[in-house]
Amino acid sequence: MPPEVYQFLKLLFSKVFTSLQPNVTILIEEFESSLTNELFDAAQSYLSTKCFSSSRVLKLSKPKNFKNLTFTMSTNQTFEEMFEGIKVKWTFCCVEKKTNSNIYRASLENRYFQLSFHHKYKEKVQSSYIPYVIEVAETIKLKNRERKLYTNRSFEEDGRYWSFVPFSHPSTFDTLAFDPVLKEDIKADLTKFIKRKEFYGRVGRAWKRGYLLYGPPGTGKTSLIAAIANFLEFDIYDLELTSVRSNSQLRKLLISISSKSVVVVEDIDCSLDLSDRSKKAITAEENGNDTEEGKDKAHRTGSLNSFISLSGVLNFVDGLWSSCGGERLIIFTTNHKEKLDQALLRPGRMDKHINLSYCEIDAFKMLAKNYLGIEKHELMKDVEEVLPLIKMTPADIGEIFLSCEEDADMGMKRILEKMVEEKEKQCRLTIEDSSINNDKNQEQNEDSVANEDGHKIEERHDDNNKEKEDVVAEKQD
Ligand SMILES: Nc1ncnc2c1ncn2[C@@H]1O[C@H](COP(=O)(O)OP(=O)(O)OP(=O)(O)O)[C@@H](O)[C@H]1O
Repeated sequence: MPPEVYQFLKLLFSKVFTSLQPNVTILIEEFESSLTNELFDAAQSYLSTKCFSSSRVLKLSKPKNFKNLTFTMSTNQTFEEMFEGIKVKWTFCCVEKKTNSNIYRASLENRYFQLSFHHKYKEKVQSSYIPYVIEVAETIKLKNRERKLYTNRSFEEDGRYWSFVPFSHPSTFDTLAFDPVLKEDIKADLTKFIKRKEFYGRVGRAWKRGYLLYGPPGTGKTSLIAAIANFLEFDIYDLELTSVRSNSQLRKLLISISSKSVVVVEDIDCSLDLSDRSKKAITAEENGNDTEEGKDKAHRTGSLNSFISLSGVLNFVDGLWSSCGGERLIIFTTNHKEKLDQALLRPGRMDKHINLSYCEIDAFKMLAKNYLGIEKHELMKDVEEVLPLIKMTPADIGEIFLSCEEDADMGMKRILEKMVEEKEKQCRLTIEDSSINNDKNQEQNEDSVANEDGHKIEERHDDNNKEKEDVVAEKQD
């Protein structure tokens, strides 16, 4: 056949063939060069929810450490749906590998998805549908709270910086006992924050908000964080700042976190010696620790605890994440607000400062209701009188109530006894303090009288010397 005719016929056949087979198929395999294919995982999560509502045959499993049951498609099962006018068809395939080995049974299957659609939608599927599948899968994973924390392996090898809390903390705003007005204020602030995506975009700010929780130990800072995360349905990332070796590493870590998350740095005053930062920087420079190599070495040998500078932390709270999108809440906690650098506390970085202090009567009543199931009690009046005179944290009160196993009378009796005891202890301490102060004042007075006498003697001594010098000078003249 002449080559021209051959080419012509080839083209013709191919056109006819394509018009008869209008679909293209994408294969999404479980493993890609022996690494897990994230797209396969995403497709699996996505289809598991879709199939649950539409299929009659489902594979049901509960992977280890997963909270929820997982539905998967069975082999050769198909699922069809419409996406923005495109008809797509998924097929789950499983092919046995031929091998003589009996050892690697787990790898004896090739699992993959086939995604078929009309070839003219190739671009749209790639640019819209697949990202949509990934997004839905991410949301499902977040809901299951079983997402893998580390996206970048090197972080894992270097040590643990995040502790990701697989979230099931029971603390909510209802169980928390503190000023009800403050509680409503926080809830309103959070609600406003999550609704204002457009606003943050319009004014060119990163969609984040910073809270500083401060107050004595046991006043509910950690519990409030848990309540906030439950309220917003966000994940919690607890950042151990002292383990992070450099500002750049901090930046990488932050980029790796997902949106809809609460990033927590507890006891910021202990994590970071902010007050001493300039001195630290100089010492690091002197020791050659300011280079990456030096930092690594110093970290290994434990000669420098943290390389995070104030500016690193400030960058972290400022709009560093703006490029990442998604809403995030940053919460710092401290028992000593006064120790923190003003630069860290200014609005825009820490937008809301929340003081959690010793228990007051409203909070006490909430604790009594939650722990003992009572709203009124004959001893409540006595509690009202004593409580303002003492310093008891909700944690202290909660512990006592807990030990009474919901026996309201016993709980109220024990707490009142403890309060009276506390009041007497505090009175004793005040008396001791004031007598120590009196003694000190008296000593100081005596010292100052003695000093004054001393000064007078010295002054007289100086005067005598001066007179003598004058006489000598006159004689010399
Ligand atoms: N305001 C509160 N309402 C209800 N329970 C509270 C409150 N504050 C503390 N508790 C109880 O006391 C325990 C300790 O509280 P939490 O760890 O939240 O205090 P904290 O202020 O974070 O303490 P620290 O500063 O030592 O970390 C919690 O288990 C919680 O049950």
